[in-house]
Amino acid sequence: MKTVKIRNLVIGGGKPKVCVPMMGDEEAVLRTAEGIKKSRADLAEWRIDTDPDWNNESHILQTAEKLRSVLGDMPLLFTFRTREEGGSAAVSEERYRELNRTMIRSGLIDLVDVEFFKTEETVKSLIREAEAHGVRTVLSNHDFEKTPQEEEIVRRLCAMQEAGADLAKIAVMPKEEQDVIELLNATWTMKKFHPDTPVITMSMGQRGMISRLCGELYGSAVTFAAYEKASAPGQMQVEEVREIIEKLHV
Ligand SMILES: O=C1C[C@@](O)(C(=O)O)C[C@@H](O)[C@@H]1O
Repeated sequence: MKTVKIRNLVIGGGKPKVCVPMMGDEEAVLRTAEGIKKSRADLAEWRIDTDPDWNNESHILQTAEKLRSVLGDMPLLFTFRTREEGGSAAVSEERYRELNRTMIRSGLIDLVDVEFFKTEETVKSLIREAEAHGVRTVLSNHDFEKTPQEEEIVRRLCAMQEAGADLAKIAVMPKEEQDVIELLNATWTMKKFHPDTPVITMSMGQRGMISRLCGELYGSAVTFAAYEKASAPGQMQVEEVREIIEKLHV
């Protein structure tokens, strides 16, 4: 599988890398960042949509600077998760583009999450902007209601690869056990037949928890784990996840 190197971290192949979300206002995210730094996480995700002051650019740039100095060399992923995809804030297409553009240009982040179902213009322009500034793009899609069929999951992930993602991500919700198998099958199909871009997949909720642990076997390059507070249903604590993925290492 092709790999992506960010600072000293190699994503793709081997044990899945552990990403821990930071949520809330500046004080809360900085507190979480201190905890993450001491944990065995590999990278940190800043969920800007959970900051009540997300729409204030000078504020988020200041927070980003502080985060950067706490995290040191740990890669930082910037994510605005919109309400349509299970996030905390609703944002216009234009504002979504502007905020992401500002952060991409800031030199303070390593990766940016771009929701694949935004307009083609938004997706393309943010990928271009990220490429120009040495920021890696995670194209993402979330379904908090259901799990599409394997073929559809594969189709979306391949479309993300073709659009120029550095990492292609999908999170889906299972309604029954079979849905988790569907997601794992899709993940394995990507590993086997479309290995050019590392993928990140998860089946959410309690039923899907297993999918957050077996990435090495089936081909998910990153798993999301909580430092105290989970950002999505089914996330386990970072140290628990770390221990299990070490044990499952082949
Ligand atoms: O996309 C993802 C994955 C996620 O939804 C999860 O299920 O772990 C958690 C989000 O914080 C992150 O942006």
